[in-house]
Amino acid sequence: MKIVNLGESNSVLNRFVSELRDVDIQKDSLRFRRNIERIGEIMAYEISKDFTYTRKDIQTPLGIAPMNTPDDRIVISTILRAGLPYHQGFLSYLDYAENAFVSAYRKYKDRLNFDIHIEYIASPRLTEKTLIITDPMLATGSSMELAYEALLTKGHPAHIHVASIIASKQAIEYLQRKMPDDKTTIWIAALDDELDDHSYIIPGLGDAGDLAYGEKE
Ligand SMILES: O=P(O)(O)OC[C@H]1O[C@H](OP(=O)(O)OP(=O)(O)O)[C@H](O)[C@@H]1O
Ligand SMILES: O=c1cc[nH]c(=O)[nH]1
Ligand SMILES: [Mg+2]
Repeated sequence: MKIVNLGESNSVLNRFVSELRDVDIQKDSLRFRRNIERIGEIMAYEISKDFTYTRKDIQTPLGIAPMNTPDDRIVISTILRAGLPYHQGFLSYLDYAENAFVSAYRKYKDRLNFDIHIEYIASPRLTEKTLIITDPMLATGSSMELAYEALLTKGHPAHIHVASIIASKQAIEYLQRKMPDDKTTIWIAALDDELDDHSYIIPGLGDAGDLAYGEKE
């Protein structure tokens, strides 16, 4: 399974991730959402380099321009809520893609233990398509695993790109065991060492859904 950490090379991407993490800057929820969206745009561009391209002759007003353009039938999917601005960033660049949405939330049994509940899925047929599953945070990796399983009820994609922003080492190891090795690529912008008792990423950024859209009851 290919794992790509785009944060390993210096680019403006790392400034956007730093702003997401910064305890003062992240209080500006408009900027927080826009930074997630901007990272989605950058990541869509990077992932697009892996698509299949063929040459097409494009008619301009003055002649024919040979252009390599992608042929993949792409479905961008996201996991509610924190995935919403990320999804929008991907869709800005991959505007011809189809779209899928899955809900996942942690239902706590007590202070430390929780199950993840999937209650909603809206997706086109996925068979033989290129599926991009977007979610800014991979903490335990369970939301991603369960969202992927739910999406499989809509058909088996030809290739899966898991696109996240901050992942824990534990989540990457977990998904390497749970996702199909020969057709999954995981893209991240930062890799953090550990989780706390509540399965939050340390240092991470806190609760991405709450920072983007406000606290839940
Ligand atoms: O890898 P995991 O341990 O499953 O955690 C990661 C999940 O947590 C966040 O969503 P959350 O459940 O907080 O929902 P929200 O976006 O509605 O806040 C995040 O967007 C992921 O979906
Ligand atoms: O660190 C974490 C873990 C789960 N969800 C988040 O938003 N952040
Ligand atoms: Mg949350």
